[in-house]
Amino acid sequence: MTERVIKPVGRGFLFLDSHPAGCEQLVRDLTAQVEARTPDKHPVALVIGSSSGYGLAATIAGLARYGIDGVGVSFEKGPARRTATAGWYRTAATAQYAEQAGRKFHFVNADAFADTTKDEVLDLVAKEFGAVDYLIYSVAAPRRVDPRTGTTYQSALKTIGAPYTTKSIAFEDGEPQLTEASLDVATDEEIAETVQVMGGEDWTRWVDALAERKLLNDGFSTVALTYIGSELTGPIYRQGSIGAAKAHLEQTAKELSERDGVRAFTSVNGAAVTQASSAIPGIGLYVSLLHKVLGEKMQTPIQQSIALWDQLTGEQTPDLDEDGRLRLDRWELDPAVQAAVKEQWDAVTQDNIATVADAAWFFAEVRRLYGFDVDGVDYDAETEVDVEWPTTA
Ligand SMILES: NC(=O)c1ccc[n+]([C@@H]2O[C@H](COP(=O)([O-])OP(=O)(O)OC[C@H]3O[C@@H](n4cnc5c(N)ncnc54)[C@H](O)[C@@H]3O)[C@@H](O)[C@H]2O)c1
Repeated sequence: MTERVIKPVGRGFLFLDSHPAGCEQLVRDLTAQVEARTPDKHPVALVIGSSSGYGLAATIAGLARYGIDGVGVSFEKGPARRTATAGWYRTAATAQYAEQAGRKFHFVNADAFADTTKDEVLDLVAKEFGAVDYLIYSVAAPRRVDPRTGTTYQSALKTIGAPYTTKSIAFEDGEPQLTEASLDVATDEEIAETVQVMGGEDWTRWVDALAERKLLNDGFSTVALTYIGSELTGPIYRQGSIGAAKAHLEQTAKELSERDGVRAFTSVNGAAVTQASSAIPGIGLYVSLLHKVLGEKMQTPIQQSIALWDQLTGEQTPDLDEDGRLRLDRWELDPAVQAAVKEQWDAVTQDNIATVADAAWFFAEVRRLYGFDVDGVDYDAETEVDVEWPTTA
């Protein structure tokens, strides 16, 4: 047991330590935002990427609204010389919530891309639940080792066709700085590797593994998260190497849907501040402007995840576009919202960035990813950092 006072130390948007009490409070705040339904039965769900961002929100919304049982998979580091990762602490808090709510939800800390992880998780599913109703795939990873070939693929954040320079946001002593970030053109090899990491191959392998072991319940549905975004971020995201991976993921949904007994979608979610998105040049500035334009109308990951579950369970009619994708991002791509964001994007300078963009909100959101800046937490108090990974008896 080690109690310490934890302060945010790090560079850029990366912090070396996370705050356990802050992470726990954040999970409590998320659960409090979900209004419960009374389902006839408790669906069984697998959530891949359950410790953070959209996967965490989907896990909490599923638990709190529909009383799901199941398994969450993520890849986090436990406490050592530094604290554990924030996702480790958030998982511990989510497990505590699930237990208090009377749900049977297990958490596995392992590489989702590995066949050994799939075996372990599916053994658990077979033993505990017999089969699954839902698979939510919300992984964001910089690399993937294909266990069948041993090849390591690296994902690239590069453009396709021509280089691109974007406005971007950074912070110096907490003060926003308007910067520029230049993105190089991805080679064909780099595009192919990005597709290997963030495209649909591993999602397919999860569905294959479940089907081979006859672990799919009737009406099985699976969703993988995708992003479209604004024309302001288009050259970096949707038309870039990561966009090629998203196109592959969306194609994979179509292929999976053709199988008997599988309903597969991608869900287009809106921009959110997460560990994955804050690493993408330009996205921080874009999100800061979006929040300035939308304020409280910006749909949070938990609000979108409630909508996702309502649409998956049939409580609401699925909001599908002409490509069969679930659209949870309509608020973001509303033409009036985009026009307002573009106007501010063009107008932002070093002198006005603090007022034209919601820079202070964005800075605090990044800190909250690590459990800092959370209301109701005493940051001068010692907090227990040796939190164990949750095990379910
Ligand atoms: N953040 C956004 O603005 C945004 C918008 C739309 C869609 N999305 C999509 O949502 C999905 C999740 O992204 P996020 O922003 O929530 O990311 P995130 O960084 O908050 O979460 C990523 C999750 O993946 C897990 N993970 C990473 N590598 C893993 C591995 N090898 N094995 C098991 N788990 C692993 C992490 O532990 C974490 O739980 C992605 O597909 C992303 O493109 C994000």
